[in-house]
This record gives sequence, structure tokens and C-alpha cells, in this order.
Amino acid sequence: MEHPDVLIIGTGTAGQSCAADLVKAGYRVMIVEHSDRPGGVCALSGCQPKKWFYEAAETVARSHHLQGKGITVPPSVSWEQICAAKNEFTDQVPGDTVKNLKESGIEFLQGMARFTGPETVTVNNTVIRPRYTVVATGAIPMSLPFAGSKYLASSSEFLDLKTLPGRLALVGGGFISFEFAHFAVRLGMEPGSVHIIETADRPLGPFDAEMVGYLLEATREAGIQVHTNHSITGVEERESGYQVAFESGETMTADMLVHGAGRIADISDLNLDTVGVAHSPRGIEVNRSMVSTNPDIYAIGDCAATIQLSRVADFEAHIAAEAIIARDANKESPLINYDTVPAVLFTYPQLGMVGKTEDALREEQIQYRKSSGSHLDWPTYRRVGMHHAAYKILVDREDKILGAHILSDNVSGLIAILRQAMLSGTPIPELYRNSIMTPYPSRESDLIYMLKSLLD
Ligand SMILES: Cc1cc2nc3c(=O)[nH]c(=O)nc-3n(C[C@H](O)[C@H](O)[C@H](O)COP(=O)(O)OP(=O)(O)OC[C@H]3O[C@@H](n4cnc5c(N)ncnc54)[C@H](O)[C@@H]3O)c2cc1C
Ligand SMILES: NC(=O)c1ccc[n+]([C@@H]2O[C@H](COP(=O)([O-])OP(=O)(O)OC[C@H]3O[C@@H](n4cnc5c(N)ncnc54)[C@H](O)[C@@H]3O)[C@@H](O)[C@H]2O)c1
Repeated sequence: MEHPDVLIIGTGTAGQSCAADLVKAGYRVMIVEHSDRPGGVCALSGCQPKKWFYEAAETVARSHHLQGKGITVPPSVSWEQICAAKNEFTDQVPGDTVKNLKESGIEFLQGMARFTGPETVTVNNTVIRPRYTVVATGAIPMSLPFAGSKYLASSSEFLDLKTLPGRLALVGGGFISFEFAHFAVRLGMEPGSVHIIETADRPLGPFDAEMVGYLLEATREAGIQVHTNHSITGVEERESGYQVAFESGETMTADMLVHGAGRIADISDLNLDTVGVAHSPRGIEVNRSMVSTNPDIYAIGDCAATIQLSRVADFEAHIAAEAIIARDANKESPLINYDTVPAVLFTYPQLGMVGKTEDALREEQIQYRKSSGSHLDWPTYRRVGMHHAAYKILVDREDKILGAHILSDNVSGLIAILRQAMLSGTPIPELYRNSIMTPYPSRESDLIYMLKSLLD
């Protein structure tokens, strides 16, 4: 029997961050991983690898916009080279992960972890009785309710393709489908051959509806077909390709179908019911210190019923580690706050947001003022030939930001500034004044144009 202070299940970004904090604080930490490729989704098949495709796609898209503005021949693309560069990165991840864990003094155990008693976890034949367990098992594509869903490839399989298919249908109109569709049409697929199939009446539910509308214009202009209100009833493999049947009676044929219809917590094999950990299809229920309904078991990252983003997973990991340390020291637990979680969709243009959408403010009957603009023809966008850029900033009665939404070719800088203003409660007049002396001309120096109408 092993008796670590803390057992962490999963070596993704959440598990690694939590383990690093706890070992630094002097805890005996053991981490378990069942995959023969430790390191987690973000590094191996999510945020990082997809960015290799995004960067090349951005260059292609931008060069097309710049035709007639100095670019005469848009670049030609090698999918194979992008994959090789991406694989050079991902191939290092499993080895580096284990090496870093061990060098930091974290005990690494290969195997599938399961709760086998009220206070025990078993990995292979090793029984572990930790003081605390942190579940960081991530998420997997959710199972879909139609016949033939087995024909859908996962996002990881798509990122490992040797060549792009002739016709591609992405099932689900969320983050994964939009990002993949945008880079697939820039990296070799013919306009019109990429489809996004969304069951709801609009895609990208968490984003501001009006901003999504502007992104949809750019998406369609890039040659991507977006089908909303389309419920799949079945998929069949035919000689001509995969035939997708819809509730309406329509059909569509594609050479490849990819799952982009949501991911659910990877917790079904853990035996959570034996240890009294409440969970739902959204994941493990946690309080604001990441404690589950069992006080000795924490849940962080994609397996917790919170938000599935990498840096949210990391932040939750730090909160859980701090909460464990605080508990042992009889101090108050830290609490997480999700009010200013930023999200960026890596399409071209990118769509970024922080805080609330306009719909949410209306629904919650929160009074607000807004400054917004679309199809911006500021020099920033004229220079790069982008005519879909848009923004929306929502403020309360005290001039503090409630939500900010940007559609641009590089949104992260602006979203980070607006998020900092939210965190520090900076009122608009002060943010405007601080933003005058910004490096100029840049995306960020345009902020004063966005804020000006809010000064009245
Ligand atoms: C295609 C794609 C693109 C993405 N892009 C972005 C992005 O641009 N920005 C962003 O913020 N987020 C992005 N995300 C989301 C981000 O990847 C996740 O939020 C993040 O990886 C979650 O980390 P995690 O540590 O919670 O889980 P994971 O990284 O999934 O790690 C969980 C680990 O636990 C292991 N495990 C599971 N069960 C057990 C068990 N019983 N015993 C032992 N080990 C177990 C798994 O094998 C895995 O290694 C993307 C996701 C995908 C799929
Ligand atoms: N840039 C980023 O930060 C980034 C990129 C990729 C993924 N992610 C994370 O990974 C998570 C999973 O991504 P995702 O794109 O799979 O999910 P998602 O939750 O973003 O979108 C899923 C979409 O699929 C739709 N859907 C559900 N069932 C369907 C069906 N049967 N047919 C058609 N449509 C259906 C939903 O209505 C929804 O719009 C995201 O929620 C996000 O948190 C983040």
C-alpha cells in the first residue's frame, strides 16, 4: 500500500500544474496516467498542435487579403510540412512530461486509476491510500445519438491526417469545427467542400450572437458552408463516401466526418459513486475551491463541471493546490471566480470575448450601455484588407466593463487589456486615458476609438 499525501489522476495541464505546486510546498505527490502518451490533450492534440495549422492558415488568408496591396502570389501550402513540424513538437511531449515530473520529485505511475474503496485508489495492482485525491482526467468526445456515429473521426485523428479529404463535414458548430474549417479551407481544401453541421439555430453558443453573425459572413466568404437547425438521424458508409441523413429528409455526402459536437468529462471508469462524488454529464460537481462532494477529493480541468479551457484548467489546479495547503494549515480556502474567463476562437478573423454577452445581460436584466462597430474601415484593417472586423464593449452604470467582444485578425492583446480593466475595476474614462499612449499604430491603439462613444 502506498501513502502519498496527494494522488493526482491525469497528467494533462491541470494534473501537472497541481502536482508542481504541491511538490514545491513539500508534499509527497504521486501522479497517475493511463495513456502511453502522457502530457494531456492541450499539448498532444489540442491547443498546441492545432496552432501549427492555424499559423500557416493565417499567413495564407492574410496574403489573399493583401493581393492587390503588395502581394502578387499567395503562398503555396504543404500540409505534410505543417504536420512534420507539429509532430516534431508533439513527439517530445510524452518523454518530456515524464522527465519533468520525475525531476521535480513527483512520483509517476503508469496505469488506469480507479476508486476501489472509500479511501483507496487502485492502479494496476497497487493500492494507494492518499490523504487527498485530485481528479484531473480531462474530457473525451461525447457519444452522439444517431446510427453510424462510429464513422466520425475525433479531432485528434483529424490533426494527424496525412492529407486533407476532398469533402469534409464537421459535426457540431462549436470551437473545434470552426477552427478546423477555417484552417482546412486555407490549407488546401476547395471552397464549398467544407461543411459545418449544427443542430441548434445558431453556432458558437457561448459567444455574442451579433458577433457570431459577423464571423459567419467571413466564414461563408472563405468558402465554408454552415448548416444550422440540422439534426442528423444517421450516417451510412457508401461507395461514394459517408452519407449523412438529416431529420428534414435531406442528405449530404462527405469523405470525412469529424466530431466537433462537444466533449464530456472522462470519468465513467473511475467508480466515483463508491466515494460519494456527485457528477452529471457536465462533469464532477465542485465548489469554488475545487472540492467535490467528498471533502477529500478535488476535481480540476475538463473533468470538472466548469469551463473546458486550458488556462482555466491551470487556474483550477492552482486553486486546488492552494486549498489543500490552506486546509492543512487551518486557513481559509481560496475561491475561484469565472467572471473574467477570456476565450479566443482561432478562426481568421479570430473572435475573442471576456465577460458577458449582450444576450446574457438582457436575460439577466442587467442595465448596460454599449459601444460597438462592425466592418471597421480603420487603417489597421484597410492595410490588411480585412473588412469583417468588429467590436462590442458593454459597460455598467459605473462605467465598468461587463463584457467585451472583438472580431479581428489578432484579438488576444485587446482582450487581455480589457480583461485587466475588468479585474481592476478600471472605469472607462480612466481606461481611455491610459490607452492614449499605447504603442501606435497597432490593434491595441485602436482601443480609444472603441471607447470614445462611452465617454459621453
Ligand atoms: C482540438 C482541441 C483544441 C483545443 N484548443 C484550445 C485552445 O486553443 N485554448 C484553450 O484554452 N483550450 C483549448 N482546448 C481545450 C484544452 O485542450 C483543455 O481544456 C485542456 O487540455 C484540459 O486539460 P486537462 O488537464 O483537464 O485534461 P487532459 O489534458 O485531457 O488530461 C487528462 C489526462 O488524464 C488521463 N486519464 C484519464 N482517465 C484516467 C484514469 N482513470 N487514470 C489515469 N489517467 C487518466 C488522460 O489520459 C489524460 O492524459 C482544445 C481542446 C481540443 C480537443
Ligand atoms: N480556442 C479554444 O479555446 C478551443 C478550441 C477548441 C476546443 N476548445 C474547448 O473544447 C470544447 C469542446 O469543443 P467542441 O467544439 O467539441 O464543443 P463545443 O461545445 O464548442 O460545441 C459543440 C457544438 O455542437 C453542437 N452539437 C451537439 N450535438 C450535436 C449534434 N448531434 N449534431 C450537430 N451539432 C451538435 C452544439 O450545439 C454546439 O454548438 C469547447 O467547449 C472548448 O471549451 C477550446
